[in-house]
Amino acid sequence: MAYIIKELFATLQGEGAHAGRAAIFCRFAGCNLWSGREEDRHKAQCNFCDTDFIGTNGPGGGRFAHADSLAEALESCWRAHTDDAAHRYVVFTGGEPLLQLDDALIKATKARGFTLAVETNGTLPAPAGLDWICVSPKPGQSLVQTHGHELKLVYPQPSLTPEQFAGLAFQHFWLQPMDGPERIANTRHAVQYCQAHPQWRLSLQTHKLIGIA
Ligand SMILES: C[S@@+](CC[C@H](N)C(=O)[O-])C[C@H]1O[C@@H](n2cnc3c(N)ncnc32)[C@H](O)[C@@H]1O
Ligand SMILES: Nc1nc2[nH]cc(C(=O)O)c2c(=O)[nH]1
Ligand code: SF4
Ligand SMILES: [Mg+2]
Repeated sequence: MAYIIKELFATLQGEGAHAGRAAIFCRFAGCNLWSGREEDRHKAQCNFCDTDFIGTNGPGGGRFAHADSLAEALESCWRAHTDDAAHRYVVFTGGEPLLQLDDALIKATKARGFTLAVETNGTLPAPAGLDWICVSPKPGQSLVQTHGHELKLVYPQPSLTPEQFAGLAFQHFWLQPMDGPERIANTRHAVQYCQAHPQWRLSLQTHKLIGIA
């Protein structure tokens, strides 16, 4: 199957338990919870998204006809920065990556030595073979992917409380302040919540703090 990729770039993972880790970000186009068009945001199921995931016009973006051609592009993006093949790391994100990420791409990227991570809204089941699953629940959706490595709740969301997720099978529980006009107040409230409920830790979007992608 073909893969529609918005952008593909080298950076550091900015969020969660792997913040600071060198990674290739593979951003799939399209999402099941928002069209991506600003005029639709008010009626979207997820309306606080900070990401442009429409089309294929980002750096390294395009339509890849085969898993191996995409895996090759990921490898060459990694090699443009380092010869270190032992630490190859790719983060599949979007948009919603689980609309497109399939066994063939998992196999092709693993064959090139990558460790595989995914950022998902949890509405679709993750395929087998991923090394790191980050689930970030969204309002009004039944959570399908109820286990993984980290649960990253954008905070606050009136209809989604941390208590709803605290008993699920994840290794790490993060509150990530919602970016937008209320970011500073949201951060203060997230800090207060983490202090009162130490199961939860604060995830900052560190790439935004230092001005990288
Ligand atoms: C753009 S999403 C793509 C992956 C997937 N669709 C998801 O929602 O998890 C990547 C991460 O950014 C988070 N995110 C999106 N908009 C945000 C915002 N305004 N403030 C903080 N985090 C945000 C999401 O919750 C998710 O953890
Ligand atoms: N540096 C960096 N780290 C990230 N972690 C999750 C991101 C995402 O958009 O999925 C993201 C992103 O867009 N950039
Ligand atoms: S589910 Fe993820 S990609 Fe889709 S609109 Fe929400 S934050 Fe953005
Ligand atoms: Mg992002």
